[in-house]
Amino acid sequence: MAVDKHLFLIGMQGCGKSSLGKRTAKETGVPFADTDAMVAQSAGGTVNEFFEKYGEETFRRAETNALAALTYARPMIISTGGGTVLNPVNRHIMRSWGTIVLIDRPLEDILSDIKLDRRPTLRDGGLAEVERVYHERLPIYRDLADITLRNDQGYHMAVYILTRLVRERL
Ligand SMILES: Nc1ncnc2c1ncn2[C@@H]1O[C@H](COP(=O)(O)OP(=O)(O)O)[C@@H](O)[C@H]1O
Ligand SMILES: O=C(O)C1=C[C@@H](OP(=O)(O)O)[C@@H](O)[C@H](O)C1
Ligand SMILES: [Mg+2]
Repeated sequence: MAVDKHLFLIGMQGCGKSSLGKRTAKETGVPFADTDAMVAQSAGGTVNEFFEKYGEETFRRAETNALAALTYARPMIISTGGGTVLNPVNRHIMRSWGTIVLIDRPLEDILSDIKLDRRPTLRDGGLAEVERVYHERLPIYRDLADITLRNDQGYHMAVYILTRLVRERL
């Protein structure tokens, strides 16, 4: 089925949106964008540096701008940030412009390998904060998703499932 829309990857930090999206794009030849990378590049640094320099409010505005800019692009795989779903404008953009895929990775798996130093919103609270945010956001992710990809059988299986999905949808 050819659908002239994007595939948006949503889910908790560390669930694999960026790594799975990028790898699947390579496998399928479908273009790829990561809203975090777009925001970071716009300021010539990393997401961490962006937070330190401009703060979360500015980051959230830039995140929405990045998402809005992508509505003009040809169909692609778009990895969002874990907090993108919190803004109703972002939810509206994603609903209007594509299929929303929740990367549903078990909390224990996320806790086992998440790199907190690269995640400014979680760094100070440690793994307890990861757990709190996970439970707070899971209902939002579930409610928004058109499709859920259960990511509990390893990285390569998740790439395989996502690759199939992309070939069906884009
Ligand atoms: N099954 C898996 N799915 C996705 N990522 C995995 C998996 N197992 C281990 N990882 C690792 O976990 C990290 C996920 O981080 P990332 O892709 O940046 O997630 P997100 O963009 O959702 O925050 C990567 O370093 C990846 O190599
Ligand atoms: O969940 C969040 O609030 C955030 C998630 C991050 O993206 P990842 O989910 O790709 O780590 C990034 O957008 C920023 O650090 C804030
Ligand atoms: Mg990411």
